[in-house]
Amino acid sequence: MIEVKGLKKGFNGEEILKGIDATFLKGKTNMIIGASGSGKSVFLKNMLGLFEPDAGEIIYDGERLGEMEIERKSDLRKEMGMLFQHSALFDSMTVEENVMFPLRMFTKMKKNERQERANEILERVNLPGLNKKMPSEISGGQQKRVALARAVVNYPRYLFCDEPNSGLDPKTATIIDNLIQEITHERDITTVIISHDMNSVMEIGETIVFLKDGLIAWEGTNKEIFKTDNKAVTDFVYSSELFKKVRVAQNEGL
Ligand SMILES: Nc1ncnc2c1ncn2[C@@H]1O[C@H](COP(=O)(O)OP(=O)(O)OP(=O)(O)O)[C@@H](O)[C@H]1O
Repeated sequence: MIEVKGLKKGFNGEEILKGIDATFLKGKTNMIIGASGSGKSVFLKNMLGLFEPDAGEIIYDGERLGEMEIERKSDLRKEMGMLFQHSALFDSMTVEENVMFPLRMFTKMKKNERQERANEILERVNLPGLNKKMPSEISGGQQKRVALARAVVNYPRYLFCDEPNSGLDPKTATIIDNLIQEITHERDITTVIISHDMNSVMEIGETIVFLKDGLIAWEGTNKEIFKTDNKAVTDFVYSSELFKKVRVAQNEGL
């Protein structure tokens, strides 16, 4: 579990996060949503320790990030998996080498053990047989699976995903969402996902915080988000023509 209490962060006198309180649960896909520029990435960077908060605290399973010794912080980094917007695979490494990379960096595993683990994870994301391919030789959806495999190969306790679906077609996006959710459940990971994709919110938003004007304007689940009358949320959700139609259909009892 990750708890965030009273988090504030600003730049050049402008306050971006104005006192965020949120809890991200273990074994769940926890989503942070909000309009472009609402501060989602700044929020995530504070959680990752890449930004120093102006006030407030980030607590990892009872341990305050701000009070951790350097060594503990570097151990915590080994417990984190990250999946970013652009898959950011290393172009000059094969699929297998990409997936083995965190094991080489963060563990003392021998090469054959690393290979065995990489194979296990590549099978888990349904990508067996591509180990020796280069990233440029596989599709965008396959690259995203490799990036997910690399993010979870070290069995992280925490998984952070920033727009994991950007650039994918809706079907492939759903497959990636479902994989993230399944792995989160299987390995009891505290997963935090930034997204503005309403399909993802609907599919895997087990807990959702909605960020607006530097504060959490609403929180709930994917079951609740379509029922709320909170104007900020409805403006966000129904900015999509598709979801407008869904709401009309719901109101008409279809
Ligand atoms: N390092 C920085 N220095 C100064 N201002 C920053 C910095 N990082 C972010 N900001 C500002 O913080 C605000 C929020 O940005 P952020 O990237 O967190 O938004 P976001 O919700 O993630 O947007 P998007 O969905 O478009 O990625 C923006 O006004 C941005 O310019």
